[in-house]
Amino acid sequence: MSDLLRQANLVAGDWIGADDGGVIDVTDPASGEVIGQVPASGAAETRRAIEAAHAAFPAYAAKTVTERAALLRALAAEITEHADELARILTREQGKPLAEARAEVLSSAAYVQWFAEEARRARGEVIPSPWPNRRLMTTKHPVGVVAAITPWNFPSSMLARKLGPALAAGCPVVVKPATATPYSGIAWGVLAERAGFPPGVVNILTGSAREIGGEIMANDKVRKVTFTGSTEIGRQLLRGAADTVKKVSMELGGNAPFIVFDDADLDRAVEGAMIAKFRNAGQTCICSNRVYVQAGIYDAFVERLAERARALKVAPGLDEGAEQGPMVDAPALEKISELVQDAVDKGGRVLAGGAPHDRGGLFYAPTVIAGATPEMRVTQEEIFGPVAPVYRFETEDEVLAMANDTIYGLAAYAYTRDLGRAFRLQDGLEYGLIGINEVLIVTPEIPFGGLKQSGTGKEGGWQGLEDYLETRYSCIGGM
Ligand SMILES: NC(=O)c1ccc[n+]([C@@H]2O[C@H](COP(=O)([O-])OP(=O)(O)OC[C@H]3O[C@@H](n4cnc5c(N)ncnc54)[C@H](O)[C@@H]3O)[C@@H](O)[C@H]2O)c1
Ligand SMILES: O=C[C@H](O)CS(=O)(=O)O
Repeated sequence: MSDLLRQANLVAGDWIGADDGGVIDVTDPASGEVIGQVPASGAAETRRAIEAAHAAFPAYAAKTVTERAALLRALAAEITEHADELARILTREQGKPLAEARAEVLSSAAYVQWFAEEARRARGEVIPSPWPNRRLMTTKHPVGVVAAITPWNFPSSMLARKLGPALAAGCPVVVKPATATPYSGIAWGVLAERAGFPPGVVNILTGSAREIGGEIMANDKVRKVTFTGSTEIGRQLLRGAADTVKKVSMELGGNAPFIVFDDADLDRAVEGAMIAKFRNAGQTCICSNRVYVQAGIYDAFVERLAERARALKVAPGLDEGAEQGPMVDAPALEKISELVQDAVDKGGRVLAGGAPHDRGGLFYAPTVIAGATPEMRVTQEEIFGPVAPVYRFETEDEVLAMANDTIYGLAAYAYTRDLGRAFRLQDGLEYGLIGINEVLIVTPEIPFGGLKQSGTGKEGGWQGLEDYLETRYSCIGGM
C-alpha cells in the first residue's frame, strides 16, 4: 500500500486515530470493495486540531513571503512528483477515469504553484492624506485559522484551491475532506509534512461532518470557513458562521446552461457538449445541466450528441481507455434514475442511455433526452450525473431568459460565431464563469466563483489571495 494512503488523521503534527477508535469504511465506487478505513474523528479531535492551528499561527504568519512561497513550491513539487500515485488513490476512492484523476492532480499542483507566486504580491497602499503631517496607509494580514471543507467530486483540486491561498497568506488550516473520498486529503497531509510545513499548520480530519462541522462553526478560534459543496449545506454553514462572525468563502451548486445557436460550428459545439456534460460522469459543479439548441440546428445536434454519448466507454476508472466511471454512491444513482424517469413521464424522448448501465453497480448509461421542457425536474435541479436534457428555442431573447431562470449562477456556455451576440451574452448571462465556443475555461489565473446561490468569494486569480487576508488601515501623525 502506498505510504500516501494513510489511515489516520493529522493533528498538531501527529498521525492519530479517533479517540474512541472508531473508523469509517472507504469503498471503491466501481466495485463496491472496501479499500480501507479512516478515523471517525469528532468534536474533541477537531478542537485539538483548531488549538494546534491557533498555536502555530503566530510563527507561521511571521515567516517571510519568500519562506512561505518556498514551502508552497516544495508542496507543488511533491504533488507533481507523486502525481501517478495520487491519481490512483483518487480514482480508487472517487471513481473517475485515471486520465481525469491525473489531470486533476496536476491542476492541483498548478494552483499551489500559482499561490506560491501570489504570496509575494499581497500589497497594502499609502493613501494621499487630506490632512497635513499625517501618513495614511493600509497593510495586509492573514485572517488566522482557516477551516476548509471539501466535496467528493474533486477531492484534490478543491483542496488545492483552499490550501494554496490560505498557506500563501500565512493562515494555518484545519481540513475536513468528504467522507466518501478522504484519502486524497490525507495524502496532502503527508506531502505537506515532506514539503516542510511546521506541525499544526496543516491538519487533516475525517469523520462525522456534523460533529466536525459543529465544532468548526462554534469555535471562535476559526476565523474563516472555506467550503465547497452543495448549496443546501452552504446555507447551513453561512447561518452557523454568523454566531462568531467568521469570514466565509462558498463554492456551491450549479445549473449550467449550454446554448447552441444556428450559426454555431456544429462539430465544435458537439465536442464541447460532450466535455461539458460527461466529464467526471457529469459530477462537476460546472457541468452543462441544460442544453438549449436553436430550432434550425436542433435535429442535427441532438442526433450527433446521442451518437457520441452511445459511444462513450463506461468502465472502472482504472481500466485502460475508460471515459466514464460510476456514480459516487447508491443515492446518487437513485437520484439520476428518478430525474430521467420524471423527464420521460413529462414527454422527454430518450435518444441515448436512459437507464443504469449494463455493467450494473453504480454505473449509469450516458443519456441524451430530446424534447426537454421547463416543467421537468432536470430544469431546476442540479443533475450531477451523465444526463443531457436538450431543449429547443427560437430566439436569443427567449433562450437568455430561460438560461437565467435559476437560483444558481456558476457556469454558462454558448456556441455562436456572431461576435455581437457573444458580447451580448457576456453581459446578459448571470453567471460567474462564461465560456463562448469553449468549455475548458478553468485555470489558476482566473477568479473561479459563482453568483446568486452558487456562492460567494473567488478561488484563483489575484482575487483568490484576498479572501484570506484582512486589510488594516493606519493613520500616523505627530510627525
Ligand atoms: N462551486 C464549486 O466550486 C463546486 C466544486 C465542486 C462541487 N461543488 C458542489 O458540491 C456538491 C457535490 O459535493 P458534495 O456532495 O460533497 O456536497 P455536500 O454539500 O454534500 O458536502 C460537501 C462537504 O461538506 C461536508 N458536510 C456535509 N454536511 C456538513 C455539515 N453539516 N457541516 C459541515 N460539513 C458538512 C461533507 O462531508 C463534504 O465534506 C454539488 O452541489 C456541486 O455542485 C461545487
Ligand atoms: O466541480 C467543480 C470543479 O470546480 C470543476 S473544475 O475543476 O473547476 O473544472
